Amino acid sequence: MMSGLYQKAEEQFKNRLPFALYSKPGETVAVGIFQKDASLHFTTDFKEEGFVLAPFHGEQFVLLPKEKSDVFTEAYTRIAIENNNTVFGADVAAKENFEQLVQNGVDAICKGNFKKVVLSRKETVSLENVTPFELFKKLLSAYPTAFKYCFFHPEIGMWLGATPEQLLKASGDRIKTVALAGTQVYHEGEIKWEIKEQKEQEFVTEFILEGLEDYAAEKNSSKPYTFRAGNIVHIKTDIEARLHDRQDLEKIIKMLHPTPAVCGLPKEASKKFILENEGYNREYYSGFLGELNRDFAKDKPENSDLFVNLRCMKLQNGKANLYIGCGITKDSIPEKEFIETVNKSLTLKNILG
Ligand SMILES: C=C(O[C@H]1C=CC=C(C(=O)O)[C@@H]1O)C(=O)O
Repeated sequence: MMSGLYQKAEEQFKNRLPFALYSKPGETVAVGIFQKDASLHFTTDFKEEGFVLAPFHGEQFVLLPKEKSDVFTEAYTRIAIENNNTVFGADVAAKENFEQLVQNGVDAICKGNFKKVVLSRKETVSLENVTPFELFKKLLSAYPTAFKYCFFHPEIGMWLGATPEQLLKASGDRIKTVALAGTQVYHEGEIKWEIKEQKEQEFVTEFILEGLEDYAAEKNSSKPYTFRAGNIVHIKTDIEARLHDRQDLEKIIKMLHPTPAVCGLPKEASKKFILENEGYNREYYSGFLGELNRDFAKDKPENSDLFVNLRCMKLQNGKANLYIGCGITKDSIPEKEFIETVNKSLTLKNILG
């Protein structure tokens, strides 16, 4: 049986009209935003209400505007998801290329060009007869603490993901964000972090707190803690503040994006390195997405809930392009970093097949 939400999404897709399906961390409600025309809209001043999808690089932030869309919500029940045990072969050329890229990043850090850079790669996996909606439903059950989504626009393509990183949550003049860094494969028992990883994560927290200095008062941050995202864990600090002026939302988003978890420190130098060296276009991977100025499930204005587009893929011609990256510092070992991208890719590979 197909529910109302998915029936609407199937029709919308058949008619090549834009839509976003999503569900927020910890919730069991899926929201669908169905744009009534096929035009490509962009944010202009961040005062619009709608669903936004921003690329890693560039200022063209795609918007599904509320006033041009129908909104549906639907509760769902999580079901047990079996891990797909397909073994994905290692691609020797991809491994060599990525390790060379990481080595170039380490060399640039040792020259003093920047302190940290997040380098990524794209991996293509064949899709067995599966619809984006079936994949989205699997994401809903597999990743309760992530932001799960399926986004389609005829001029952008079909993107899906389950991201653990909040970019910004804003409710009136209250904002929340996170500092995320460090990666390990999840295991039972105590998870220990090396001093090096703890320090790296502290830099990210400092970057955010400093960036908020001009815009916010009453800044509070939690102690760093271990946060699980599927088969892996990260170090995370929750940060909260009150804005002097709610109108500064755009400035804050642009200060945070792209975050040190997807770009590096300092931001401009690491971004330049990525654009000049990665050798492919990230498009919307490591951009951000989510609700702009409206909580659609609760139908409330002045609420934004934005996430960094991580652990995501673009579906194209029966294939899934997976995007995966990792933070590089002066001590990074290229082969270990490649293995880390393989581990992160399992978030999505586990639901493919
Ligand atoms: C860039 C990614 O992850 C980031 C988020 C958390 C931890 C990361 C790390 O340890 O490298 C990355 O910065 C990705 O999944 O593509």
